[in-house]
Amino acid sequence: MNQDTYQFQLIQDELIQQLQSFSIAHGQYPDKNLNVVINAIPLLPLLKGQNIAIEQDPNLLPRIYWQNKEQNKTLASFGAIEKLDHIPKATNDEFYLGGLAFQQQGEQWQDFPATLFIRPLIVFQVLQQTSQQEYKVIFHFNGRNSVQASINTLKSLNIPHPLAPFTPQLLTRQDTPNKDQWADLVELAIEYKALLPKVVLSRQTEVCFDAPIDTWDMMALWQQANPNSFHYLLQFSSQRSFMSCSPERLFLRQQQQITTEALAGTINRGRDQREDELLLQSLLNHKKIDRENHIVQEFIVANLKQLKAQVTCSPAHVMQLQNVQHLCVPIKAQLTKDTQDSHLLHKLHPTPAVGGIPKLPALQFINDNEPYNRGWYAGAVGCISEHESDFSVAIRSALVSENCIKLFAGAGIVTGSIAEQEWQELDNKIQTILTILYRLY
Ligand SMILES: C=C(O[C@H]1C=CC=C(C(=O)O)[C@@H]1O)C(=O)O
Ligand SMILES: [Mg+2]
Repeated sequence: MNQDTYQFQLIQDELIQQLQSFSIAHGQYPDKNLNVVINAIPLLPLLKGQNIAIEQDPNLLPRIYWQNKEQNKTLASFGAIEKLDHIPKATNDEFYLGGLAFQQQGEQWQDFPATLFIRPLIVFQVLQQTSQQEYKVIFHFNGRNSVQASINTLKSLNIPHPLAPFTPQLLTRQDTPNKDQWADLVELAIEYKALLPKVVLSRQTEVCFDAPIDTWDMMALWQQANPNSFHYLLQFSSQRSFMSCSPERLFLRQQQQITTEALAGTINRGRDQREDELLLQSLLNHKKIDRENHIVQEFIVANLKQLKAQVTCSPAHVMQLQNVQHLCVPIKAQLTKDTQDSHLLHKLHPTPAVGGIPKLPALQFINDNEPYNRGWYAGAVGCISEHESDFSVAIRSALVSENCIKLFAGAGIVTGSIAEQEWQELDNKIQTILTILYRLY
């Protein structure tokens, strides 16, 4: 037995003992969680380690990885004790992970319905993000799931599996819409500009390879190339996974305090520092980009005010990512006591950073004219607990199944948009992940 296997089995044994003592104190069906502090365990390798185990024990599904933008919350979860088709309100030690599709109408993606939240069975979470040395394991109980079932699932966990470079060879690429269809779509949106001052149009780029894709390896590489973003991966069945490295926050709620942002307006990165600085300045002083962003800011502020929140905006700044930079206006709000996450999600999602304005006609335009189904791309993905909830806008995202990956990118169309430039913007937005998939690094 090698050292890693030995270490992992020690952790497993310790956790089983703790679960057994917990059931002596609280019965076979506890109604509160068990928290255990353990030594560091690498989360993506732990998730990857279950690739084979899920075939034998489907209770290990869903597998979810979640890291917030500040990287002070990182977790891996296995299994579910509840699956909900509505937005939950958490009390006590309840915790939910999940999300909403881009919009409720239209055909749904398999495994990714209009709304899906789960309360996980087992969560491994980094405890002290600064040192990365201590982790905690949370076993969730709701009075209906047994300690024995948690022990069984824990026993079926395999040891963490080392991450590997991305090796599959690219076979095909297909853009939907293609470049000509895109030009027609943008032209149509511009014809409608009196009715639709802004609509975000998007594209699906499917790339297929000669071998199956390991999503955990892919997440590790994408995450590395794209820090300062959310990183998440949700797998509800062994057939497909949805993943994202999104720079955009829908909202963070801490008690009744909200942190959000208007993130829209894009320019590429410069080849050197001087060009980068010039591009950054032009992002801050560009009429069309300001229009794109301002519509989002106005929408968020107006909708928070409808919930009777007190809202303040900070001056715009530039968010720099590996291949693009965005205009960002930070927004804070104080909510009334009775505002719930479901109210926030219904009011804010989808913002005109991914939908448009006015909201419903823009969504209708997208539904009627985009030649593919967005599903969870541009949806809202996050976690809910009593005192804190955090949601990301699921852009810079991908749907992975077997040998193929669907990548998504959108661009806000306003007066002054030019189809050719917006097509280039789509390419820039998927450049980070394409560089990894095409092995150009
Ligand atoms: C819709 C996307 O980006 C949004 C967020 C930032 C900048 C955007 C833009 O400049 O068009 C988009 O509104 C996407 O990446 O798929
Ligand atoms: Mg744009």
